[in-house]
Amino acid sequence: MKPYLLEIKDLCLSREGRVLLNHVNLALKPGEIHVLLGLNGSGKSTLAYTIMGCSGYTPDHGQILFEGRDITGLSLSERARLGITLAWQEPARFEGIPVGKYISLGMKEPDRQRVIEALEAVALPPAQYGYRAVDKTLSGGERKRIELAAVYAMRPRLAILDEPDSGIDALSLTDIERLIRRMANEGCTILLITHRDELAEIGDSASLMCLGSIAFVGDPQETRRFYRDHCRLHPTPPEPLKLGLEPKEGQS
Ligand SMILES: Nc1ncnc2c1ncn2[C@@H]1O[C@H](COP(=O)(O)OP(=O)(O)OP(=O)(O)O)[C@@H](O)[C@H]1O
Repeated sequence: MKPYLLEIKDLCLSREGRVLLNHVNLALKPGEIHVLLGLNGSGKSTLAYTIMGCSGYTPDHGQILFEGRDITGLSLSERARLGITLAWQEPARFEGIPVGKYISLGMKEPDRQRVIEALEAVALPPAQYGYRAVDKTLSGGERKRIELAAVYAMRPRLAILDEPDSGIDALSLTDIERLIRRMANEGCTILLITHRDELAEIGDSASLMCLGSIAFVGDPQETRRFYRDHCRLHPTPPEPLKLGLEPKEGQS
């Protein structure tokens, strides 16, 4: 049996008197794509920041193991050096620098060919985008793709992708799926965070987060079914607007 790359053991975290992570357990094998589903506010990003070691996300209890080593006390940069990376929910920062340069920032050695491959992997023509500035003229979807290209170029051992699908249209989702599979085939382990249950199908395994706890772990289809059956995906629509068009009494 393969040892786990990442093991989260009984992780608890509270902020301002609120329990955000409640005895979370999760284990990912090397090269596995694990999809973490959950509604808005269920604690998915909090878990991502805690695994990454972001400031202010020190757990109150529990352990994070990476290749069997306890990394709970390591800083964000120490974890990054081990090959853990987080693609932020907010797209590319570092305003103003060329896209190609932004993508090469996280690479151990600058590699122009890898930058080109990364842009192609997210379906952004390198000749068109490589020298464009990372700034407000890029659309939200383009910025998101650039963030993913940067993660791909980095060749992390563990990539935490927090809502890579947000701001991406359904057609482009296929590009994202292809990229995630490609990363896994190249040996990267992926924790894919999303609230879109159709994305669960990319995973080798999946889990459902609910109110800071892992409520279900299983194969992607089972987890997806559980999510649909137990989480309210479509809140009750508001009362239809009264436009004065209702038939008056006596009219049919
Ligand atoms: N620093 C904080 N202090 C207090 N509450 C917080 C803090 N950070 C997050 N929360 C709360 O914790 C809960 C979980 O937030 P989190 O961002 O982890 O959810 P999420 O599942 O990633 O949601 P989304 O899908 O909307 O991104 C939310 O109710 C949020 O308001």
